[in-house]
Amino acid sequence: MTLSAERVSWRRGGSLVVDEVELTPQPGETVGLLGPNGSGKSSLLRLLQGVSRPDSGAVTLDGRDIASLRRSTVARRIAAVTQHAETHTDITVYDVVRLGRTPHRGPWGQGSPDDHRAIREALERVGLSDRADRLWRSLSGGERQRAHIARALAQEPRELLLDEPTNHLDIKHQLDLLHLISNLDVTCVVAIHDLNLAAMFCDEVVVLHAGRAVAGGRPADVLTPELIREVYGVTAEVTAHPVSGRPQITFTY
Ligand SMILES: Nc1ncnc2c1ncn2[C@@H]1O[C@H](COP(=O)(O)OP(=O)(O)OP(=O)(O)O)[C@@H](O)[C@H]1O
Repeated sequence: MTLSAERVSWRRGGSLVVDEVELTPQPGETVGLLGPNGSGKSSLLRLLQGVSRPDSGAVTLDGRDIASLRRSTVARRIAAVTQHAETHTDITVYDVVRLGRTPHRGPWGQGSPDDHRAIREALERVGLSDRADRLWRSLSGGERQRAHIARALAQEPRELLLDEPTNHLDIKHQLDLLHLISNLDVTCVVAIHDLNLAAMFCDEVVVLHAGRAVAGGRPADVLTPELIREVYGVTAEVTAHPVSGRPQITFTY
């Protein structure tokens, strides 16, 4: 079992921004959260992370309402990389990634022998091992993004929530990152704008439109020209990739 949204609705500033959304990933699966600007992707991720509560419906972790679980239990299970994750202080990259170990620390804040290994592995996975001792503020935008992802990986979560993680990344790092997360034995929900990347790497996609989940399923079944026109208002052609068979989308304007 894993993390699920069960008919969750949430009002923000008087508007219904998440409207009876159902999201039930299989354990270990990567689910892409798609939809235009303002369609509710980040809001749904906040509910899944348990930092905000839905007005109706429930987010469950292994079948139990996340609202009834201890904050520390949730923190050990779910890691999140949000869109505007910032780190202002003058600390090293290693220390930023070490923050991911906080939920695993003992009652007096002592680290475990696993901490160093988890931090090193996380840095290695995002290709930042050689930046470990650099000051955070000396990193480029893409390197900071990867350091935030390393922090989430160092947490060794079973559920990973990512809000547009490929922002700021060059094409190789976009591909590397999505390949990495889709191969982790972790349930991932990733908000992403690039439909082609979603089609390449996600097991399932859910499309949000004005707060509602209007489609969900395998990318090949969901990402049709009709759906793309209806949701994004653009004309697209969808073909199958000659090798992978996954959908490839081209746009006309
Ligand atoms: N703090 C807030 N107070 C009121 N309304 C908000 C707040 N944050 C977001 N909203 C509104 O909620 C709706 C959904 O926003 P959300 O950020 O979840 O969309 P999104 O799909 O992640 O968008 P984007 O692709 O632009 O990042 C939008 O209409 C937005 O204006």
